[in-house]
Amino acid sequence: MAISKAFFSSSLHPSLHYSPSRPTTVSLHFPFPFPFSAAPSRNLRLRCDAADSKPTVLIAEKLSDSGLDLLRDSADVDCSYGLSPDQLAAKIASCDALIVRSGTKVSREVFEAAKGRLKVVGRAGVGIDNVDLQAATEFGCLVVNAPTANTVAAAEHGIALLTSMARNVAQADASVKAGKWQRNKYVGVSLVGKTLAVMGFGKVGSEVARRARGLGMHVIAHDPYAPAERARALGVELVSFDDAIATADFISLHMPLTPTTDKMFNDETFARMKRGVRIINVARGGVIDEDALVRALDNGQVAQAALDVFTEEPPAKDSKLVLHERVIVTPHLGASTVEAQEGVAIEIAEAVVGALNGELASTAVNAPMVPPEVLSELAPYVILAEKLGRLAVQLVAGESGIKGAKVVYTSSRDPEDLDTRLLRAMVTKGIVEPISSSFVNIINADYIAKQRGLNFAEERIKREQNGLNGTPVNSIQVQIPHVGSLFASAVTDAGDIQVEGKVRDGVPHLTKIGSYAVDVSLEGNLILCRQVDQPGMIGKVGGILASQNINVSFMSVGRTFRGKQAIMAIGVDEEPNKETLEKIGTIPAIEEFVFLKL
Ligand SMILES: NC(=O)C1=CN([C@@H]2O[C@H](COP(=O)(O)OP(=O)(O)OC[C@H]3O[C@@H](n4cnc5c(N)ncnc54)[C@H](O)[C@@H]3O)[C@@H](O)[C@H]2O)C=CC1
Ligand SMILES: O=C(O)C(=O)COP(=O)(O)O
Repeated sequence: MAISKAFFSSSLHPSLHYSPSRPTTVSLHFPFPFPFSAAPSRNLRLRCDAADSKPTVLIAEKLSDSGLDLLRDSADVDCSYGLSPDQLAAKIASCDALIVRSGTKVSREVFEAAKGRLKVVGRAGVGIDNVDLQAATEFGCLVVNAPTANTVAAAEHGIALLTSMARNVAQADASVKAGKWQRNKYVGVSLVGKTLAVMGFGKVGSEVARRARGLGMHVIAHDPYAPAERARALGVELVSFDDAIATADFISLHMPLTPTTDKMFNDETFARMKRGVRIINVARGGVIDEDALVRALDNGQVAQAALDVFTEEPPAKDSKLVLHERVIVTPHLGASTVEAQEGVAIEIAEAVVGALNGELASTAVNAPMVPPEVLSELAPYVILAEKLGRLAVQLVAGESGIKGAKVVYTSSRDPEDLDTRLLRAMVTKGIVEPISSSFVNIINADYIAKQRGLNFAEERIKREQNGLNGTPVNSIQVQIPHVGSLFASAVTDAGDIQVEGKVRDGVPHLTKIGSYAVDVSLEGNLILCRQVDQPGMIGKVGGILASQNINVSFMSVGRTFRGKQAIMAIGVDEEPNKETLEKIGTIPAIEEFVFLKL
C-alpha cells in the first residue's frame, strides 16, 4: 500500500485561539474576533487588544449626549459634523466605526478610503439607503441601524402632516403672520370617515394606521410582505397596490427606498388615483417622481401633498415642488423629537460598542439577523461551525479545486425550527478564509464564496439522541465533495472530505474524520495521524513533541479494528516546526499525518 506522508501549515492564516475557559464562549458575547476575521492584522481586536488603545468612532452627524457618553466609555469619539465627502474620505482611514444619520452618504469611496480599518457603520435611524450596503459587505464592514427608537416619532410626524395638510395649518399660519386674515381661503377637509391608504405596513406604517383609526378614518394598507393578522388586529384591511391607490382619499407612504420602490409614485400611478387625492410622505423622497407630482398637483389630480423627505436633501431653493402653494414641507424631521433622538443614540451606541467588542448585533443589516435568544443558544455551535469549515478546507490537497461544500446538521428539532443561517455563514467563513487572500469575515464570506464560484448546500436531519435532546444541534458535518485530500483517511467512500463535530459542555469537539470516530476538543492546533494500531504509538509521538517543548493538550485514538489502522488526533498548544513534524513522519508505523490550525 502506498504510504503518503504530508503536512500542511497555513502560515498565512493563523488560527483562532479559542479557550473554553473564556466566559465569552457561552454568552451572547462571542470570542473575539467574531464576527470578524481571524487574521490579527485585519480584525477589530487590533484596536481593542492593546490596553492603551481604544477604537476610534467618528460621529458624522449630531447624536444625543446619552449615546456619546456610552461610546466614550469604550472608544475615542470624534464628533466631526458636516464633513464634505473629501473630508470624510480623509478621516475614515483612522476610524474603526462611523455613525451617521440620513445626511451622510456612505459611498463605496468611503469604504475604499478606509483601507480595511473601518469595521462598523452605525446608522442612527432606520433607512439605510444612504449607505452603500454592497460595498460595505464586500469590504467586510458590518452595518447596523437603530430600527425601533424613532418609529413613534416618525408616525406622529406623519399624523402631524396629515392633519396640518387637511386644515391648511402651514399656509394659514404664514398668511396670518403676513398680516392677513383669510378665513374663506383656508377651508379644509375633514378626516373622519375618509379612507387612508398606508403604503408600507411596517413599524411606522402600523403606528400611523393605529393613530388614523383613532381619528375616525377608514384605514387600508398595502404591503406585499406584511402579515394579514397584524393588519386585522389593528382593524386595517390589507389590499393590493392598485386597490389602495384607486380608493384612498389620503395616501401615506412608509416603505423603504429600494430599487423596487424607487419612483413608484409617478405619472402613471398618479393617474390611477382618485381625483383630488392627498399624499403624505415621511418615508423617502425617492419613492416619488417629484416632477410627476408637480404635474399631478398642477392638473388637480393630486389636491395636496405633505412632504418631509426629498430626492435631494436639502432640495433646491427654487424647487417647484417645495414652493407649490398646495404643498407643505418639513426638513426631514420625522425622527427629530428629543425622545427619539435620545433613543436612537443609545440604540446605535450599544450596537456599535457591541460590534467593536465582537458581538453580533441583532440589528445588523448586512449579516444574518438572528434573534438574541437564538444567538445565545447557538454561540458554541457557531464556533464549532467555523472550526469544522476551517479544518475541512485545510484537508484539501492544494491542487484540488473546491466547488463548494455541504453542511449537514442533525437535531432533535424539526428542520423548520432550526435557524442555521448563522452556522452556515460561519462554515462558509471557515472554508473561505484560509483559501482567500482577501480579508474574510461573516459579513463578506458569502460574497467572497460566490465570487470564487463556491456553492454551499445544507441539509437538516431530525434525529433524537440521548443526552442531546433539547440542545439546538446534535452534530454538524462538513463535506467537501470530490476533492483530493492531504489526509486520505478524511475521505469517505463517496470521495468527499468529511469532518463532523459536536458541542460537549459548551466546548466544540471533533468527533469524526472521514469514517473514523475520534473525540478531541477543537482548540489550539491539531495533528492527525493514521497509523498501524499497535502499542507505544502515543508515547513515540508524545516524546517527539515533548523534546521540542510542545505541550499536548489532548489526545484521542479512533480505530477501525484492533490491530488494523487507527487515527490519532493530538491537540498541541504550540505550533511544531517543520523538523518536528518531519520527525513524526519518520515513525515507521505512521502512514500519513497532517498538521492543522484551528
Ligand atoms: N422621515 C423620517 O425621519 C423617517 C423616515 N423613515 C422611513 O420610513 C421607512 C419605514 O420605516 P419602518 O416602518 O421603521 O420600517 P419597516 O421596515 O418596519 O417597514 C417598512 C415596510 O415597508 C414594506 N415594503 C417594502 N417594500 C414595499 C413595497 N414595494 N410596497 C409596500 N410596502 C413595502 C415592508 O414590507 C415593511 O413592512 C424607512 O425605510 C425610512 O426610510 C423612518 C423613520 C424616520
Ligand atoms: O430613521 C430614518 O430612516 C430617518 O429618516 C431619520 O433620519 P435622521 O436620522 O433624522 O436623519
